Amino acid sequence: MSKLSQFRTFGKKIVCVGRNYREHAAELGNPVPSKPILFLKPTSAYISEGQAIKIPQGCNDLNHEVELGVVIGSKAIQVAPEEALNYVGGYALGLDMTARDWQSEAKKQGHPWSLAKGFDTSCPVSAFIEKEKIPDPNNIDLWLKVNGETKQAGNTKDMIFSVEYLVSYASQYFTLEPGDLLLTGTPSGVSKLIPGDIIQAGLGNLISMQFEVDK
Ligand SMILES: O=C(O)/C=C/C(=O)CC(=O)C(=O)O
Ligand SMILES: [Mg+2]
Repeated sequence: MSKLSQFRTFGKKIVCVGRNYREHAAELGNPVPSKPILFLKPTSAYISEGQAIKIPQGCNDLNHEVELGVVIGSKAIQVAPEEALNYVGGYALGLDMTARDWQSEAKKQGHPWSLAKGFDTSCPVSAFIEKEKIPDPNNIDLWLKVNGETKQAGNTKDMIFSVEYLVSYASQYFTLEPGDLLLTGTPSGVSKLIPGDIIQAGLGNLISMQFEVDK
């Protein structure tokens, strides 16, 4: 299967989880949540390797957030945590690109994060990863480098809410459909990007990907 057709197997809605790692919540001065914080990105946010990340016009603080992506394999409506992994079809590595200045302003005003999180190119993703390749999604290393310098290095064992819990929780409110992507939150180390930066990110030694920030 080509990279493109693999990519198309999960081109549907993007459900994102925020503040799912204590250290990331702390680095942005946020309290640890008592339940998952969910937000959505539109499908127009997807890009795959070979496409550039665009800094949206007027954004002065574009940040990277490396995240484990869970690809839904079958329709999930109000599933229990114990059943949730049965609805997972595979995984992907994703970047939750964030216009941090816009998000900070939206937070101050009590406005939604849609522009800060959902602009075009705000969801770079890897190729599809078969489910069997990640036997325990709650214990896998995540890393991200900018121009060769490590910025983020975490492990999903430090997530506040597990993959099972997140799939179950999201399915209480949104019907999860085959091809949907659930981004599970980012570890600490987010930082500002500038035009021409090269981002490399990976899941342990399993998969890596590279994206350039448009010049
Ligand atoms: O509340 C904030 O200041 C920022 C939260 C996020 O951007 C949440 C995430 O997307 C995440 O934790 O991955
Ligand atoms: Mg995020």
